Amino acid sequence: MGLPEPPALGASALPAGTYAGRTVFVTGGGTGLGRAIALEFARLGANLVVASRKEEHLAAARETLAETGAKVRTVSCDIREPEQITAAFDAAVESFGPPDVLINNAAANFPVPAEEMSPNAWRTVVDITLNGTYFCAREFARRHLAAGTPGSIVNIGASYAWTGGPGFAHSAAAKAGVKNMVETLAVEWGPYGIQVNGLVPGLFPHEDMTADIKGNLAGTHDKDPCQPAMRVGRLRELGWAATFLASPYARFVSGHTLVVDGANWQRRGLVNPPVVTVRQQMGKGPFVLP
Ligand SMILES: CCCCC/C=C/C(=O)SCCNC(=O)CCNC(=O)[C@H](O)C(C)(C)COP(=O)(O)OP(=O)(O)OC[C@H]1O[C@@H](n2cnc3c(N)ncnc32)[C@H](O)[C@@H]1OP(=O)(O)O
Ligand SMILES: NC(=O)C1=CN([C@@H]2O[C@H](COP(=O)(O)OP(=O)(O)OC[C@H]3O[C@@H](n4cnc5c(N)ncnc54)[C@H](OP(=O)(O)O)[C@@H]3O)[C@@H](O)[C@H]2O)C=CC1
Repeated sequence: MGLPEPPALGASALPAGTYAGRTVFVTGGGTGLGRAIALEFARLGANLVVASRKEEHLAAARETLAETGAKVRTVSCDIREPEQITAAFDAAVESFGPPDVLINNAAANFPVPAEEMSPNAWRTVVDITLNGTYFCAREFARRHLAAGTPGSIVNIGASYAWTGGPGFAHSAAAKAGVKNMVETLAVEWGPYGIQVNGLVPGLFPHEDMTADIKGNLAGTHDKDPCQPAMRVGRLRELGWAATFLASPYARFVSGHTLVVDGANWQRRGLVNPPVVTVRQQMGKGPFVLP
């Protein structure tokens, strides 16, 4: 049986218009989970700003969000570059005024055995996932602190922040940093009215997933007997969690990371299946020095 299916797409736990007149800035909001999150804010009346590198992804955001009638601004931005983030926030202000909510969703990832990872591969993933997340939070907070206005930040994480992630050493380390940052920034910026939380998706397959990550999930499917929930996540479930965390109804929730994964990361057994090395999982032979 597993955990029941959620209400249909289009339903909402929050009152209609909860975000009317509010602006939500979503990094990586043109694909996958970021787009699903942006969509739920749009349904609740928010103006959306979507920032990422590729025009095709920004176009997808405009197309999806336009269907809700929301006002949308897309901005080309590489979150590794602080000056591009400043310019993206300037563009947001020009269109709608200062963003009230920041969804730090953009990240980078690919599976690779740690011993094979190049220094630049490590740097690239950490730079986008950890440094980029901090740079966006910093830009958002400095503007609010200077103006004396409240705001809400939601950082998207991953459960291997707690457990480690074999095959994903770069991303797991970066996400551990992201989770830790939530706890620090919530305390530093709470006195100024800025709420900082984390949101961790479990398994949420989607059509925009990169081929190598999809390949890693080859054994999963809609009704997944390997998950305690006996199913994977539905994108709207993550969107609803994000809209709650950033809403007036969660103002006293700060410094918290909410895991939306049907308890998958808690799964433990006294006896585990045989170890399959990351190299074996990826069909690679023994490591040899180049
Ligand atoms: C299964 C559970 C997963 C749970 C958590 C899930 C997390 C996510 O899904 S995060 C979102 C995933 N989506 C993306 O990563 C989309 C954005 N990704 C990208 O743009 C690229 O994949 C990027 C991360 C590589 C960044 O692009 P770019 O800045 O253009 O970087 P380069 O192409 O120049 O590569 C830099 C460096 O990394 C090496 N590299 C790239 N891909 C791989 C790979 N598949 N395996 C090993 N190494 C890779 C590349 O070779 C470069 O290193 P050097 O050659 O040493 O210069
Ligand atoms: N899908 C899942 O099951 C899980 C996802 N997550 C997390 O959820 C979030 C979204 O993942 P998902 O939707 O699956 O991934 P996607 O690959 O679909 O999305 C990643 C987004 O980040 C943007 N991005 C990447 N690099 C940069 C950059 N340097 N500057 C600006 N934007 C960038 C991309 O846009 P562009 O290419 O246009 O720059 C893209 O829209 C991530 O934080 C991920 O770690 C965590 C656990 C599981």
